[in-house]
Amino acid sequence: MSSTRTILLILGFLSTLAVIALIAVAVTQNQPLPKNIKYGIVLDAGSSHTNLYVYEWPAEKENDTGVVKQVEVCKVEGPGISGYSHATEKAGPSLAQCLQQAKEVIPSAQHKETPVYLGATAGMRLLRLQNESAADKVLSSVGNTLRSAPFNFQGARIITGQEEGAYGWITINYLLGNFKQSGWKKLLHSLKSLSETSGALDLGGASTQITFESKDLTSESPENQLYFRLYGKDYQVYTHSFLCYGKDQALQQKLARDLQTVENSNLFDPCFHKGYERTINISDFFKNPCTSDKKKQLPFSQLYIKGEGDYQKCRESIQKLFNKSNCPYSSCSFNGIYLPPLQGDFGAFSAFYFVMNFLNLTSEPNPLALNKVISTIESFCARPWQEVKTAYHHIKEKYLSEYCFSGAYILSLLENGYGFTEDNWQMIHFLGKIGSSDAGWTLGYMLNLTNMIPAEQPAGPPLSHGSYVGLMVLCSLVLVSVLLFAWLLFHKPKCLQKGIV
Ligand SMILES: O=c1[nH]cnc2c1ncn2[C@@H]1O[C@H](COP(=O)(O)OP(=O)(O)O)[C@@H](O)[C@H]1O
Ligand SMILES: [Ca+2]
Repeated sequence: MSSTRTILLILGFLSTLAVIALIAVAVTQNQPLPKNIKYGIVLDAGSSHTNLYVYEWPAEKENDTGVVKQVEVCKVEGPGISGYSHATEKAGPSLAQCLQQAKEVIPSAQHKETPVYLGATAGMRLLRLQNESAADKVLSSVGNTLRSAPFNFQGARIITGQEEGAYGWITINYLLGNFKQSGWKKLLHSLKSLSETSGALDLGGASTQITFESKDLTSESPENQLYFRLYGKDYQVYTHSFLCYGKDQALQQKLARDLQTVENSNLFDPCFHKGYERTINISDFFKNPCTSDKKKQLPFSQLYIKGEGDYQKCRESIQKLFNKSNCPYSSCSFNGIYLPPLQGDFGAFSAFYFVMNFLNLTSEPNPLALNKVISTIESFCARPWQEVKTAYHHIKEKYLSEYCFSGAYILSLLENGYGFTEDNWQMIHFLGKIGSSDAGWTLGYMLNLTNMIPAEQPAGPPLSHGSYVGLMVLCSLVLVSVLLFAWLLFHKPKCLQKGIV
């Protein structure tokens, strides 16, 4: 009897030891290898300025969704590259300081293999329309600078409005994790026939983009249609980019209209604060492709703008920028451009976020009601300029003076332009960053050009490292408990014998 007990005791001890060894092996064997990090650089050459982004990701996981993250952003000093049309050779050198910063962030052993891309947006689209050879020279100047950096130069080009919309949509859905939804979330979405993805609203200085998954997208307007197959799923996406409808060019358009009826060189503008004054040079004003169709001979060369601070009047004058009179499709946004019914949530970023964030109107997770948003902008516009300037002395005057106009323009674009209402307003989420990465088109552009988003779901282990180790531990514990229980049951140690009949 006692010898069987000793044998069982030894067996129990050995199996416990085996289980411990098993766990130890599982933990150490499956420890991820030391991280092998890769890097990528994208320059967003916008109409108002250029930003350089550095991204990083673990090399062995590059096809997984959600692993790429932004580790650095550098704001290039001075204007956007389209602002160098009169000194094209200076466009490239303007990027030097940010390239230096990228060199410091990325380990030097990896410089040579790090791809660098430059994408220019609406500012350069406009310059190309106005002066193609200047646009070419600017691109070749920035190309030369990037080529002489120690990185792997992959091109400097003007991206299309369609690409800008598409890559913005890919960026935010990649960062929000919408391409790898769990089974139950997918089921819930399909039961409610909701979009699994979020739409993207991007407001720049010279253009604005709207992009969203549209299940009932008809083939009425093929140029607004995109098809993607990402991680094994098909997506049908609507996109449009409105050139001249970024907030800076929208203001130029509004002024061009105001100039049609002005009687002298003084213009009273309801979109600027009372007490604010600005002088505009007329000579260059109509050279811009966004205003050239309103060209008019005027008896003065300078225009003096004087603010009135009247939100309602401002909205009325902005509204005229959206021509809703003819629509050759089943439904339109404005200017005869097709727009299918709005669907799902929207992430609104870049200037949508900068402006709404300044006005404290981005409150998440509970978006504000539209009437609260309107009343906030209305009272901000009504504040005299001196008071605004004192209250926000740390903010650049160029931005500060235009938040009233920009707020009114954003509401007009969303309500009058796209047809958002009080009911679906709360589907719009104003976001600057998702995790550590800025919302914008650059990440999506790099993911696409480095083929980091596979069309099919990559075959990988069915369990993640954590779940695998967890499962091993759980099974081992169950095994130990069963053995212990069996031993107790068959050998009834003296201390327990009384209780068992
Ligand atoms: O802090 C800010 N406050 C307000 N507006 C900002 C701020 N930072 C950037 N912006 C604005 O955001 C817009 C960015 O547009 P961008 O330069 O990307 O042009 P694009 O996308 O049309 O080519 C510009 O109108 C710029 O003035
Ligand atoms: Ca932009």
